[in-house]
Amino acid sequence: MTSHFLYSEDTSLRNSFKKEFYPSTTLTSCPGNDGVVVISLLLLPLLPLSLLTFLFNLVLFDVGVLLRECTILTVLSLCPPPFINSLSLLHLSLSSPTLSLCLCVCVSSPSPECRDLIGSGRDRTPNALVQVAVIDPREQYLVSQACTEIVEGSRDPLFLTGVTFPPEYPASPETLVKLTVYDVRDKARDNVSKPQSVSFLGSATFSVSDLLRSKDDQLTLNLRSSDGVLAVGTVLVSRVNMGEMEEGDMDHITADVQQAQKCTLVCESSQGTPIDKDNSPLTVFKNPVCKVYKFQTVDSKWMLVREQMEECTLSFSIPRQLLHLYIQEDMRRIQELRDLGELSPHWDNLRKEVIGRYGQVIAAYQETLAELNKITGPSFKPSCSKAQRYLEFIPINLHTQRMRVTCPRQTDAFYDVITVGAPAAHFQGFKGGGLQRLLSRHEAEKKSTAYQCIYYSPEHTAKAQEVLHSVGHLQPLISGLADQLLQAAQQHSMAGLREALKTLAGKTEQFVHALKDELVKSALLALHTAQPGYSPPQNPGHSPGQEDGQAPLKRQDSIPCHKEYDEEEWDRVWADVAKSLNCVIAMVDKLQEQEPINNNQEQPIPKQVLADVITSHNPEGDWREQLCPLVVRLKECVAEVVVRARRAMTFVLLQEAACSIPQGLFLKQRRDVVFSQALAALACGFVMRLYAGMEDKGFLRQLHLVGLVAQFESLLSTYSEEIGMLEDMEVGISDLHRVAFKITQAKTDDPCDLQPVVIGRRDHYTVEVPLPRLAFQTLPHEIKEGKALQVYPVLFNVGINEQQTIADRFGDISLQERINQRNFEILDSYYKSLSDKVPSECLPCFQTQMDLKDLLGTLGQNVVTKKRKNVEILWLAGTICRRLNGIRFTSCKSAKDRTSMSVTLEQCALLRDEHQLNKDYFIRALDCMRREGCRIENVQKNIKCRKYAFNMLQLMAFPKIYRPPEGTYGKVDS
Ligand SMILES: O=P(O)(O)O[C@H]1[C@H](O)[C@@H](O)[C@H](O)[C@H](O)[C@@H]1OP(=O)(O)O
Repeated sequence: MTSHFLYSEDTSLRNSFKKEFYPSTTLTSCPGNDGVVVISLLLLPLLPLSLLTFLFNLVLFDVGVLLRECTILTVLSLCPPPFINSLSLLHLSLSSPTLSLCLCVCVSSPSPECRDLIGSGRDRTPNALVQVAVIDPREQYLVSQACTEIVEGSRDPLFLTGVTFPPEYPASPETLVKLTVYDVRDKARDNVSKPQSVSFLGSATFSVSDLLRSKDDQLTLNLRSSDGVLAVGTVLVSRVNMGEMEEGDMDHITADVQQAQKCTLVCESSQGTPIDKDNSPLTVFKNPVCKVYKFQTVDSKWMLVREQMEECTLSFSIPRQLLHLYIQEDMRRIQELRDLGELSPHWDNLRKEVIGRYGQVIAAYQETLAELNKITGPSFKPSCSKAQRYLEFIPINLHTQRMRVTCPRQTDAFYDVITVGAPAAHFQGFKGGGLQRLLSRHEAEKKSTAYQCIYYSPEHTAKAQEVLHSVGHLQPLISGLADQLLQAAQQHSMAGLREALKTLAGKTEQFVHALKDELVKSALLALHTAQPGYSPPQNPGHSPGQEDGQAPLKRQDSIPCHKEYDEEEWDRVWADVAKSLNCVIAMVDKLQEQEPINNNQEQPIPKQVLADVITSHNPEGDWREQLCPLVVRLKECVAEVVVRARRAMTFVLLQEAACSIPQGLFLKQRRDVVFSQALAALACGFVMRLYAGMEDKGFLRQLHLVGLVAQFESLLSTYSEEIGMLEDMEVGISDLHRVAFKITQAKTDDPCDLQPVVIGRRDHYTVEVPLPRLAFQTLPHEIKEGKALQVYPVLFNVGINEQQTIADRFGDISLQERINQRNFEILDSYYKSLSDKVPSECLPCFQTQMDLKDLLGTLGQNVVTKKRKNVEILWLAGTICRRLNGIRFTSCKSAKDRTSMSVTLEQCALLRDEHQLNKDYFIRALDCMRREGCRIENVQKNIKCRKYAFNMLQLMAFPKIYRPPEGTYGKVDS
């Protein structure tokens, strides 16, 4: 088949169009139907008999559709070339760093001569489409910007789809805009490019400056025939500001032919500030794609709708930071293992092996990081790179999408969603399933195998890490506070002493509390037995002459009790910390008593009498001198405890790692990969949500009092490989509960200083989000003081494709059921704590009246109801999330096809439920968005082809409302 682009009678134009419009589109076949038949038939012999009938029916149906389409194609191609007629309408948006414009252009009713043409006996009405191109004044060539949807079979076509220019497009007053109107006989995108499928109807050109200078912000242009002589209509252009539409502003844009003589220019200016007018963090979001539509409301008014899709630099920056942190953490672990000191040969060998494995992981992560650092260009990972090794930490196809709605006399509304491929380890594959299955299998194996070590549950290892972290964090704090105390003593400041003592006592108490765990005691015993020269007590189970002179530790179901071990030693060391603190407290009390009364205004700390210590001091002496030995003693006791606790906990981790090698480390790596993708998406969503809510006091209050729900919608099927993806995703999303956010004040407003920063370690990360000084100042003081802001991740999954049909009928859907039920409980309990802590006025107002409690009740029923492809679960969860001020995510394997169907459906449902979209426009709006909107651009960005990768077989299995319009899907040319 030929691969022309849109046919034009003007050869030079045609050539430029060929080069510039959809340069990578190859047009080889009609969309996918032949592919469906072949694939389906090839599959037949491979499938179990039980599936044959099912597939056979679908294939037969497919063939039927295919035949019908072929017939239609033939009929259409016999039609005579059409002509321009009464009305076409399109929107166009222009923007540049200095100028941001959005145009709605009406291609008006034709001149009387054209009307004569229309009435000249042609029996076929055209399928009109308008292409918009820009002529660069310097380069003198045409660059395509976009085209409208095709309006079929109408002499008065009304276009709903807009066209846009990216902000970085160098639009200037000299920029020329060319509008070309075509009649299309076959609406499949491929066929639009075939000369025999389209006819040129007319064109008009204007410059941006003409429009800006025009009287009453209006411009009238003639639409000319191909020879440039015959005027076949007029074009009128006018301006309105998006976001400031008054009653009547859009009245002229109606379906009424006689009135539809104007077009609209929507101006928006970007000031170049870090937060733009849409509250979009310009530093993090990149490469916007904008689309504009106008849709009719139930009361025959018009609303302007703008979609904006952007990449997010966090796609790469969060994984890079995480990789650094993973490497640092593992290096620290190696150091701690070395610090264990001398071990028996058995344990020493195991330690060497574990260190070696850690070293391999570190080397692999360093290599990945080095590769990632070389990457420049787009800020997203396309779907086709999902299994690339060096990109495995990067989320797939992460984009933000914002729908902005302007209705007369209403404040603009914004609806945000983040779209991302399911966080999953594609490079490692899904042969054994995903994380959720692999982890539980691994735990079960660990428990049941007779390892030569104690079984430590994940909770134990988490506890060990926590203790390690606490001591590492608290020791320097205690030491610093002790120094502060001495300084206050030196300055003879009782208030300073009291203040420093209060904090010191608090931190020391925390320190002691962190170590008050059986695990530490038992680990000390285990470590004791692993030291060279340890001679085990003789017991009946012991056989002499063991290897290395060591008795192998028998696997035990629980932590051993420490019979032979001198546990009092640990208790003494531990208790010494408390004792020495008491001495310090008692001394400060004593010093206070010696002070004149007016110096003693604060409430004294309850007395802890340790007379022997106190009496040994000279009450008349220097404060610092008296306190110093006690403070030094406290520091020494703390240091002693730290050394022991650190070694004990490191030994727990060594045993755990030694038991798990190599599978445990593979799983750790897999979890790192999946978590990295999930965190990048979450951080992107959080930043977007924060910027959107900066002026919403209720939202900010909710943010610091309770935190935000982050709701992930997933459309994966519970069949074949996608089960593994969902199992990865479940763990990845759930791991996000270990993340908190903090808002900080940026050092400067420089974009580099506004990048979110990740700190922490695997069991807890904090993402710091810097804000420009002025924005930061407006925040509630709790947030400014650095309160940790929590997120509550929830995941709901409903498979919708043909694989889910198989799973529903013949497979197992328990994974999906379990996920939905469990996450419903999380969402429900979030709602409960929100209702307890935050007044309902803090939540946003929506037109849809249904009470949140009722919505949750309905969702609760749906997750336990056995119903196939129950997409209501997704709609309810999405609605609840928006009502809860939450962060919305939509996901499938690559966030390209199914996600696009879902996001566009959600947008149109919002227009219907919240903005009174006329019901006659619902499907048209949906089709427009799917055909010409941001999502088809997303497909183009990913696979360089403007087709959703669905075949008829798949679509037949989709719930109807998730099917894209004809001509937008099919076999994807590779
Ligand atoms: O964006 P997705 O829906 O995950 O894309 C799927 C598509 O649904 C399916 O029909 C097609 O066969 C491919 O598997 C797509 O996944 P890719 O990850 O290959 O884009």
